[in-house]
Amino acid sequence: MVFASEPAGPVLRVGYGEDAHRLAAGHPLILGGIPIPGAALGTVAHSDGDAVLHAVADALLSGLALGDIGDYFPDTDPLWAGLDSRAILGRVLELVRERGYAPVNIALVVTLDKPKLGPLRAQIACNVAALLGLPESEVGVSFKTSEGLAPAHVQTRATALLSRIQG
Ligand SMILES: Nc1ccn([C@@H]2O[C@H](COP(=O)(O)O)[C@@H](O)[C@H]2O)c(=O)n1
Ligand SMILES: C[C@@]1(CO)OP(=O)(O)OP(=O)(O)OC[C@H]1O
Repeated sequence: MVFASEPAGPVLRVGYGEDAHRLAAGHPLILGGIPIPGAALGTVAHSDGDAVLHAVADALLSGLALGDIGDYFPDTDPLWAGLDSRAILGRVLELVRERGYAPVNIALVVTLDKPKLGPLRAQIACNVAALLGLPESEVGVSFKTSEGLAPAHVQTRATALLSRIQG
């Protein structure tokens, strides 16, 4: 069948992002925009070190081959020191929408030895979903320990499905 105008790109695109930060005492631990209570160690980072939001932002960018957050918020620029990572995700979402796409669902894995994050799963999922304009049911969050191999380290991985905005 021949269409009058060809679609601008694939209807669905998948993206993948990762982030890792060293953990140290005296730093806050913020994941998915939620300050984690009772964390003895927090992220050492140029920004607020929210490894969940960094991985989600990179997953969205990679789905559209738009580089990574370091291209937009270089860690060499003092302007971004202490940056609230919700602002990073907000800008990335704008870039995605400007190109005619929107996130459909996110799958996240956080590897962290302590503290246990299970009790915060719904809060983290709900907050990430809200930042992306998605229902909570579209953000899946898994937690893993490193089995003691990396006690001063947080690692996050995220996949994102993007869909072309209709109309
Ligand atoms: N920071 C974490 C890490 C893991 N969990 C939960 O513990 C369970 C076992 O994890 P393993 O890595 O030992 O397989 C699993 O159900 C995780 O959800 C957690 O709550 N917080
Ligand atoms: C967010 C930025 C910029 O403040 O710095 P960090 O907080 O160090 O985070 P990282 O995921 O290592 O790299 C992205 C940087 O652009």
